[in-house]
Amino acid sequence: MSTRFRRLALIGIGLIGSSIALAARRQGLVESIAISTRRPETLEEARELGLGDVYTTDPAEAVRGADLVILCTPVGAYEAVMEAIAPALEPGAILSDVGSVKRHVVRTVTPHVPEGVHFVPGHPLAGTEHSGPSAGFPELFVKRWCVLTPEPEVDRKAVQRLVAFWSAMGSQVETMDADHHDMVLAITSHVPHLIAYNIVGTVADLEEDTQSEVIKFSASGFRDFTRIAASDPVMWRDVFLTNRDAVLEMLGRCLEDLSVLQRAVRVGDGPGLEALFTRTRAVRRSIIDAGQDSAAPDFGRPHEQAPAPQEHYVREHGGGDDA
Ligand SMILES: NC(=O)c1ccc[n+]([C@@H]2O[C@H](COP(=O)([O-])OP(=O)(O)OC[C@H]3O[C@@H](n4cnc5c(N)ncnc54)[C@H](O)[C@@H]3O)[C@@H](O)[C@H]2O)c1
Ligand SMILES: O=C(O)C(=O)C[C@]1(C(=O)O)C=C[C@@H](O)C=C1
Repeated sequence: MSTRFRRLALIGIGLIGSSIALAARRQGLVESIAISTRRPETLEEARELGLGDVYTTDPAEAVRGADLVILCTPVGAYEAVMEAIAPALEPGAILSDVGSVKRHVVRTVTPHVPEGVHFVPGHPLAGTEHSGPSAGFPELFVKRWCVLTPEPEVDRKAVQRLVAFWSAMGSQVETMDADHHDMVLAITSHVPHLIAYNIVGTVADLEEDTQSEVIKFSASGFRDFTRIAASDPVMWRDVFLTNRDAVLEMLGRCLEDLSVLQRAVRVGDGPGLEALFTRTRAVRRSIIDAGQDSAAPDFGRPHEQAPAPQEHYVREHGGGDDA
């Protein structure tokens, strides 16, 4: 099985698309990269950064001749993108994506997938609060999970090729059902973002209402929330519009638990508060021990902060031309 692709087409070239371009190139996983994005200015930025070989605002042109196509736009753009590219997809090509929600993606994309094209949805659990082509860096996926959610009938060889592709970029890959993905990510990623957007919004309103200087004197706990709340507004709008049920279910659980905490504070339940905080500290420690904390709060300057290039991943996971 070859892990090298002849032509990779990236539709959308922001943080995730540009990181894939840089990582795939560095690991020798692709012969050429075609990049398509909607706005000519973004395309020009990608060209200046040297992210690809072919640049076009026409997504159909980008996917022509591509044996791997990855949608890297906000999820809300998928329908329009699929309408544009479906007639130009090559038989035998693998079509994938990086969207943060998966059931909606399966529902939206599948009806457009031509016979003979293998659709393997994906989601790298790696990111930062930055966006655009210059935000990417090749180490983004190293030691991070990448979840694939192929439907049961999808060709296993195509799934394996995509597993090899992400592994070669440093990811640990797991396949799971799209609904399960959405439920897990609702609580580990989507609701935390909603809470961050909420707390930062509340503080901003408070400052406006009271003319006080709460933001100026904000301690580092609040600053950590502002990093998350600086994440791309369009991307996150689409996440909440397309994973509504799972987010509402998990948010309900959080609100119940928050009421319990509210009561503990009101009645001065010291042991109760201490017991919870002891448990949550242990969670943080177990995440760090498992090596899943590479996106530290200051990941904003990736080239200074990120780990060194991981050439050994190619050797370990089988990158390069082994056709
Ligand atoms: N940012 C993260 O932390 C993160 C992590 C994992 C997955 N994701 C997912 O990856 C995808 C991209 O996120 P990102 O962070 O790279 O966003 P980004 O804003 O950095 O980049 C999005 C790109 O898509 C382009 N685009 C938008 N609409 C388009 C359209 N209609 N046609 C063509 N191009 C279009 C934009 O111009 C931009 O180049 C999203 O679906 C998101 O859910 C994001
Ligand atoms: O580190 C961050 O900035 C992120 O928010 C990354 C993060 C996450 O919630 O962990 C955000 C959205 C994705 O779909 C995957 C990863």
